[in-house]
Amino acid sequence: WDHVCFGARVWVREKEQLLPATVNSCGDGTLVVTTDYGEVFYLQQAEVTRERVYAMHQSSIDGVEDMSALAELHEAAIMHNLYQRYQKDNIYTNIGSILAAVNPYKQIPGLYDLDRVDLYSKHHLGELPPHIFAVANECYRCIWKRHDSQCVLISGESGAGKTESTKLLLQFLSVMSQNSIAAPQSERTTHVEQAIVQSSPIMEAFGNAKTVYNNNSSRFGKFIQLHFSECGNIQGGCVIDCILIFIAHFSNKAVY
Ligand SMILES: Nc1ncnc2c1ncn2[C@@H]1O[C@H](COP(=O)(O)OP(=O)(O)OP(=O)(O)O)[C@@H](O)[C@H]1O
Repeated sequence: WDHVCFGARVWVREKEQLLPATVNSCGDGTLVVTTDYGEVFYLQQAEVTRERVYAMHQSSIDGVEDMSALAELHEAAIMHNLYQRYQKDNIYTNIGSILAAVNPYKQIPGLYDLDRVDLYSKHHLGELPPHIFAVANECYRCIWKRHDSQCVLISGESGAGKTESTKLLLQFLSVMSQNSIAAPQSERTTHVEQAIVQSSPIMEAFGNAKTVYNNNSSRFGKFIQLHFSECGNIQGGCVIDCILIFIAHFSNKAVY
């Protein structure tokens, strides 16, 4: 009881789930808490154990850019952190060297502008807020830093934004490729980069379908390979389709 006071941010355990909540009042032997999802709980003093209600750590209250810095490592803290950031249009969050992206289902002004490409190309991973361009830049730089091929694995459920993320990676790498060419801007050709970026809508025309999860759902996975020259420009690439995603219709439900 002593660990909760008016206005405190707390975790409330309800049916094996932890819910982020705020203490509304704690007088007269009754604790009133409202969860972030609008539920109100009236708890008698005897019920308020440290197991049922406990104070939220400052890192969960403020939110963190890298979830490896979260003091509370449970699913609710992770979801809460992602949600808090998502509400502020910060759709990207690091988990160490992994990037979590929450699909905003809207255009966030300026998020993928050319000046963002430029900014992220000039900074190391971790120096700027989490972003798909930071991953793309790290990948590009590591080809030379580690003298080895690099790979980005994008995974997530249908509609999570994998295809869009892939296109953003290609867009970034295409700009880096162009900038690496020593020739003056007017003499540079963009054939390979353009072909790779423009191959996406063609692949989508063949292999996408509308499903209950996504209006533009890819029906096969893609393995995209890019070949870079020693000086950093894309010389070629290929797209290999893999994992056919099977969809069968039973009445009006889609089953995967
Ligand atoms: N970063 C983003 N910004 C804005 N909108 C996005 C972003 N990522 C995804 N979307 C939106 O979400 C839709 C679904 O995303 P996408 O097709 O990339 O999902 P997916 O994970 O590839 O799904 P599937 O596995 O079904 O192919 C896109 O058509 C786009 O409207």
